[in-house]
Amino acid sequence: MNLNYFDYKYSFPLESGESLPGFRLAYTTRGTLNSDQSNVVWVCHALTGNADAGDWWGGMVGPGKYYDPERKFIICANVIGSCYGSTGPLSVNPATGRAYHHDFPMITVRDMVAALDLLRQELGIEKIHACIGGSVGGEQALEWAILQPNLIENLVLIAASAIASPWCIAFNEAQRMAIEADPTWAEQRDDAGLAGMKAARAMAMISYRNYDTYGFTQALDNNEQLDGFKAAGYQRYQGEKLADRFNAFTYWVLSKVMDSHNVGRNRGSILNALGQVKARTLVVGIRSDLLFPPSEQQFLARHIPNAFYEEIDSLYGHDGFLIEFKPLTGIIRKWMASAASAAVVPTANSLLDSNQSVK
Ligand SMILES: CC(=O)SCCNC(=O)CCNC(=O)[C@H](O)C(C)(C)COP(=O)(O)OP(=O)(O)OC[C@H]1O[C@@H](n2cnc3c(N)ncnc32)[C@H](O)[C@@H]1OP(=O)(O)O
Ligand SMILES: N[C@@H](CCO)C(=O)O
Repeated sequence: MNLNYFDYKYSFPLESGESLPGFRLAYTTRGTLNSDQSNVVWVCHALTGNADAGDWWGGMVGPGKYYDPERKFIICANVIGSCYGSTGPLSVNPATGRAYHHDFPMITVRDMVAALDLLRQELGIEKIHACIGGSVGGEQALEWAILQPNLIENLVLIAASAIASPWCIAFNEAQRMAIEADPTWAEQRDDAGLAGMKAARAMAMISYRNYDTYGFTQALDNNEQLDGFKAAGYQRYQGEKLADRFNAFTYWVLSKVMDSHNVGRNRGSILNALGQVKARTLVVGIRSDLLFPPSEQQFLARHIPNAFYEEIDSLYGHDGFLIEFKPLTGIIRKWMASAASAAVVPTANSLLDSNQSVK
């Protein structure tokens, strides 16, 4: 695996109307690029992921895995706004000589993709054989396929959506309220709001998992227990675990990225935007996903022109995309092996279909 940095040294306009005075992207590559560039796999990471797909997606990327560097040239970049080597709120703002902290501008999935595309151009890559992502990673892959319809040949969207649901935004706002409630949040230091972020992550875990996940993994120790429940310890542990590798500013900015996701923005409608995708598309839903429920992926599959829909079971809900390597590999392998077959999409209508306000 090679870890590299791409420095873009020009003003980078953002959807919000603000701009960044340039940016850095940390990215990794695995394998060797073919002479005809036919083996490019671009992996887009989710909320708290990093550029090393072989680390956080080890069951999908690596020697002997479906995305094997022996055959594929696999790229993954840490998105702008994050904290794993790319420009984000803890980076130094050249205008002040201090970290951006609260002043980091609002960014969107489209901004992330615009930055990824500048990296692609820098690398001289003219086509992407497969672009894949789960959750916010899937949103990036989808935006890219809309922004550049001839770039991506095969698009794999897992546990992703066309637009952030009010439910998802509500979860994120509750988490930001937890950060705001931390008295250190107003301070100009890298660890400001960290206790709030721990609480935020604990809230988020409830949306990433579900009733059964907790029931199976955090069952009571005995019938006599009054306190000290495993589920409570787990919530606290997950907050601590994230605090060891993340910060509240980045968490805040990326949760806002999730909220603003809407492929229909400035494109007339969501259906119009999805209709622009030319890539052969596989959409995968996770039956137990509470945060991005399968109805959202079914909606994508119904309205992306050449899309195929599959669903997997997982004890882990939304986080299943980070864990269920075997079914994901099986589905992707089968779909890639099939010729460009006729689109098979579910017929049931979802809330999104009937909600005219989002079309
Ligand atoms: C630099 C980096 O680390 S890059 C970041 C890598 N992560 C990403 O890219 C983001 C995506 N990854 C994730 O979100 C997660 O890692 C997932 C979803 C893949 C897996 O989640 P995990 O938290 O590892 O799994 P799970 O929910 O089973 O929790 C297991 C952990 O909780 C601990 N735990 C379980 N039950 C309890 C409990 N009752 N009380 C306290 N701790 C508990 C386990 O000991 C284990 O700890 P460990 O992670 O230190 O080994
Ligand atoms: N567990 C995932 C959830 C968001 O998809 C993450 O931390 O990135």
